[in-house]
Amino acid sequence: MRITKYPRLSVLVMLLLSGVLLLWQHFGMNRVIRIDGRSGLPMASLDDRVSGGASVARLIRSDDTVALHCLLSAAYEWPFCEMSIRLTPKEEGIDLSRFEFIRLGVEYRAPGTRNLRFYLRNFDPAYGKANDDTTWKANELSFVPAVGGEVKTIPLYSFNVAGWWLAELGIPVEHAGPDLRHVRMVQLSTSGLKDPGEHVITVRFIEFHGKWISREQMALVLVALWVALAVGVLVNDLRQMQRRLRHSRRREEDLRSLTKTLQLENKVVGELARRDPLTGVRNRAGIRDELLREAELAQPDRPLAVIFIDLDHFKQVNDEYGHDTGDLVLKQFTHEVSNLIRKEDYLVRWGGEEFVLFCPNTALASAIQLAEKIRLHLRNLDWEGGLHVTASFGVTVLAREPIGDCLKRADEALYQAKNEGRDRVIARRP
Ligand SMILES: Nc1nc2c(ncn2[C@@H]2O[C@H](COP(=O)(O)OP(=O)(O)OP(=O)(O)O)[C@@H](O)[C@H]2O)c(=O)[nH]1
Repeated sequence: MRITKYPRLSVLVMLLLSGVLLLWQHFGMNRVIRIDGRSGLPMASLDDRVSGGASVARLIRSDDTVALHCLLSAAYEWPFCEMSIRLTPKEEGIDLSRFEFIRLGVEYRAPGTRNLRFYLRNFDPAYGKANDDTTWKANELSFVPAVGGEVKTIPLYSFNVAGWWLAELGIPVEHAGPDLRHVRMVQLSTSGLKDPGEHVITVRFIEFHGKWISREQMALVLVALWVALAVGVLVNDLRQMQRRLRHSRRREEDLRSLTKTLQLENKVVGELARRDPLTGVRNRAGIRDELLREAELAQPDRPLAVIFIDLDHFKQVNDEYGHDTGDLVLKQFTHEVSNLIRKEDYLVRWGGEEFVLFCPNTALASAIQLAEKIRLHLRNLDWEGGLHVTASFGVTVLAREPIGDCLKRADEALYQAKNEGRDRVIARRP
């Protein structure tokens, strides 16, 4: 499962996993090492004869039990009998530090006090020799065995290091504490002041109980897992934020370029709406703003000339040569006229084959001259398809009047030109 994809699910799974692991650690994961008559471990007995005493210890194994029969003698100052069990031939021994408690199925029959000493002998080259078990650390516990087949349970933290061992070997203080990491031997001993007579230590079993994974280890594992998960979720959040930021930036850029395109398109569409699609010159709507502006700017010493131009007998062109030829004539007309006027003049298709020329800062006489020039140019032109095309002109200038009155006057002049035979220029003063 990818944390990056399902952060919430990961937390839920982690919660469940933690619960399961904790419960498992608490109720399961049990680890038990059992020593009994069937274990087949090497066992031995020892008595105070090694120190000059007269006690006699004997080890008797049966199917289920191991018994140390000891005839304790008062001949020696510190009489003792003991049995020892080698847990492993390996030098590193067994690590009992993670075990929690010992269950002792041990009985002790004795004439006087009934306490026994239990030793866990730990080997460490820092203070002992591998081949001399007397140098192995004597982790010691004194206890009174249960009676009547009961079992004694003792926590492992109850062990201390035997004072006599520390003193005999002159152990430095840094090695004086209990150590159960390399236990190689278990011992049960009558040691201490005991009444002479028959002492019998019967071992049914010795069990070391622990967990495969300690609570502390489990806590560490869980903390590590949670930290890893938290880091994963945080990194994921960070990445998502970066991704969203990148995405929104991209969208912003897209929107910006879209707006730009739309603005451009609007401009183009606006421009197209202001122009005549056939000839490309302005149409009425396209000249409106400029015309109003020029009308405002017009003064007696800076007049605005208006020239109405209408192609003569254009219907005949269409009828005789076809509409397409008519279109070509209209295009050629605007092309020719555009070449004859200044760039500040406006040629406008007023409708059909009728055009208006607005010439700012042009007196009536100049406007008439221009109209004449255009008229002559048109009539002498080689038209498409060898046609002969002429035009009529109505000329005036704008006085202190509404622009509509001026247009009307120019239109009337044109009407007159038509009536008087066409192919001519008629001017009207305001
Ligand atoms: N080919 C073409 N013809 C057009 C266009 N617009 C208008 N016309 C034609 O122009 C002709 C104008 O005819 P009329 O109004 O009778 O004018 P005329 O034939 O020029 O006669 P006069 O103006 O009196 O000289 C009509 O036949 C219209 O169909 C256009 O965009 N293309």
